[in-house]
Amino acid sequence: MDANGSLQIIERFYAKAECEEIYRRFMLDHDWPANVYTVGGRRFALPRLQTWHADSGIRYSYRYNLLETRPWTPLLSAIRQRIEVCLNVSFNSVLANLYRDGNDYVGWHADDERELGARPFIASLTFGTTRSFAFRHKKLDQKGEVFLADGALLIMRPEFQRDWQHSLPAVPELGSGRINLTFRKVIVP
Ligand SMILES: O=C(O)CCC(=O)C(=O)O
Ligand SMILES: [Fe+2]
Repeated sequence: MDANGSLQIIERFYAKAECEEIYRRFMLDHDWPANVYTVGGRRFALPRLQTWHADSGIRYSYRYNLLETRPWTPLLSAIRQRIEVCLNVSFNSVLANLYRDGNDYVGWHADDERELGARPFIASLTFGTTRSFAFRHKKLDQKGEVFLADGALLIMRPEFQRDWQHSLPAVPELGSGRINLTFRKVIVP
């Protein structure tokens, strides 16, 4: 438990051999798009590769609607089901991130968009290289970090998005990749 109990890690939610196979499938079969986007006529490069998958009918203006909504792949569906059964929750969408090496990162943010409702519960699964997941309080002078290893499931309770921001800092000397899946529930209006 960390961040006042709003974060919890289940290490080895997937065993090592499964992690290797899943990572391999994401690298071979997953259709990762280029990381260059045009917003309002200006081009910019996202410091990671991303895809967004959701049940039909689910719309989400993820940070200014960068991403097209894709259907669930068989692999993503199977992973979703395993997490749902284990945690007794339901998700209708997932954001998949590929950090190609230590130069890829995600900056400070909270996943507190309106579409996630007042109490967003997010489950975040890591495959590949261990990276530091940093968090800082929105108002108080408090910060911390946890290390997310291959197969670890990070549970972010609603209070975490309300009170804290998080980031995945760059580690320039790191040559290996990491995949992260954040399962979410978009509220249908
Ligand atoms: O890669 C991670 O562990 C965090 C990703 C994240 O914060 C996000 O996609 O919103
Ligand atoms: Fe996030």
